[in-house]
Order: sequence, then structure tokens, then C-alpha cells
Amino acid sequence: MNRSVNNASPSTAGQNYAANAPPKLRLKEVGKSFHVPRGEDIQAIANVSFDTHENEVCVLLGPSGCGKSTVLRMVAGLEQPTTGELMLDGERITGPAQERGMVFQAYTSFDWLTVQQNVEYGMRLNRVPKQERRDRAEHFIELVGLSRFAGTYPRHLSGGMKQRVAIARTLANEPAILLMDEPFGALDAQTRWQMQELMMEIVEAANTTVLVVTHDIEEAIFLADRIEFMSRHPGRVHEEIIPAFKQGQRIGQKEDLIGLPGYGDLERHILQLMREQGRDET
Ligand SMILES: Nc1ncnc2c1ncn2[C@@H]1O[C@H](COP(=O)(O)OP(=O)(O)OP(=O)(O)O)[C@@H](O)[C@H]1O
Repeated sequence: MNRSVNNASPSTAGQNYAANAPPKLRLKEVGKSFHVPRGEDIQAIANVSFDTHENEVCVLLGPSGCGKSTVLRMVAGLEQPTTGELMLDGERITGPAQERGMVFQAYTSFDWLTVQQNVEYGMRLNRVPKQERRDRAEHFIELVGLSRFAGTYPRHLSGGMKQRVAIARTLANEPAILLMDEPFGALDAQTRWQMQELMMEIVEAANTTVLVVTHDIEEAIFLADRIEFMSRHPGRVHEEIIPAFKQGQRIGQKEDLIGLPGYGDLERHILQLMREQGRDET
């Protein structure tokens, strides 16, 4: 695996975590093969190792089929690794748990519940006392900018708003890590970048550790403190990229990010990686 610190010496690479702190999430030589009845097993990923640190936004990027979702689903505990291990806060991941909250691409609100009730739902299952449930829900609904819609049913909301409900609901359960699988993939271009900017605000305000899957290069560079670029057949971490041109800052607006020296170089580099991966396919 290569490691690159874009446009800066390693000593100037920006970090949003304490350098000596133990990793929040650790994947150690993780492999996964799927059994195919009456066919050859599919080795989806092999020997995937990387760390994600507290309060870091780590992006899994790569071409279709490189195993991004498989990695995320294993962190969620929805799939078991065939080899290797995954650890959160030093504890081995063995199955799903609320400490690993997942936001999917498809809208996952309950249509028969209001926004407030949707956000309270997980806490209700966890028997969080009523007042605390209400306060926490209000806090996260405000964080995603939906206070005016707390009493509204999801069918009256736009796609972006529904996805904001899903984010608020997941955060209200106070997960140790927020997992997102192409969370803005179903949104139109404008709503998508608005959501990316909102995501930056949320990450800053909620101090969350995030692992997000995307195949959108611009989205990856905008969101990431660290990018794990994956190649395929089987899926591996091909290159770990620290977008050091951001100098450890989270940039709130996309035009500011795109205007920074170093942005174009990194985008070009990742485009070349994507092209190489495509070439391997032909
Ligand atoms: N349940 C399954 N059974 C068999 N093969 C699977 C299963 N899930 C994933 N795979 C295979 O594992 C490989 C990685 O798939 P995965 O969905 O993780 O990739 P991805 O990078 O997330 O792709 P995309 O960007 O298209 O969503 C693919 O070859 C896929 O066909």
C-alpha cells in the first residue's frame, strides 16, 4: 500500500487527532470471501488494514466493486470477516451494535412517524427517559436544520431533508462512529453539495468519527481528513491519502476548497488512480 501526503511534507500534514492516541477504529489484515452456491467463491477484499482516529472523517474511495460497502458492512457488524479482525475502541467487532450507527443511500425514515418521532425512535427502543429523548431529538433536529419540520411527516419532505432526518436519527443514538454508505448518492447535484457542507458543520459540532463510502472524487476530497483509496479484484487499500493541502482545516464551503492550492493536484492524482483501475478491468 502506498501512502501519500498531498502537496506537503509529512511534518506539515494536517491532523484532526492527537498523534499518539490509539486508533478509534482499526482494521487488521481483513479479508472477505462470499460463498456462491454452485459457483466459485468471490474474494471481495483481501488484506485490508487501516486506522481511523477519533473525530476523523475517513473516506473509502474507489471504483465500483472494489469492496467499499463490504468494508463498511463489516464495520457495522452486518458481515463477518473471513480473515483478520476489526476493532472499535480496542474491542473486537462481532456483530451489529448501536455504537456503530449507519446511514444508507436510500431514505430510511418511517413514513407513519413525524420527524421528531423518527429521531426519537431508537432512543425509545433503548428506553431513554422521555424528557431526555425529547431534548436530544430537538438538539439533533436543530443541528440538521429541520426544527421547523419537527412535526412533519417524511412524505412531505424533499430527498435531502429525509436524509437529514436519517442523519439526526442516527446521531441521536450517540454512536461511537457514524457509518455512511453513499449517503448523498440519490440526491440531485445541488442538494448533494449542500448536504456535504451541512455534513462538515455536523461533524464539527457533534465531534463525531465518521467512515464514509463514496465513489465521488470531489465529495471525498471535500469531506476527508484521510482517504483510503481501494483497488479491486480483490479489494485492497491501494493508497492512503492525506489531503494535507487543507492543513488540518475543515473547509466549510466547496468553492473555498476548490480554490486552495493543491486541490487540483490531488483531484488529478485520484482521477489517474481511477483511470488505472478502469484500465485493469479491460
Ligand atoms: N452478498 C454478496 N455475495 C456475493 N458477492 C458479493 C456480495 N456482496 C458483495 N459481493 C461482491 O464483492 C465485491 C465488492 O462489492 P462491494 O459492493 O463491496 O463493492 P463497492 O466498492 O461498494 O461497489 P459499488 O461502488 O458499486 O457499490 C463485488 O465483486 C461484489 O460482487
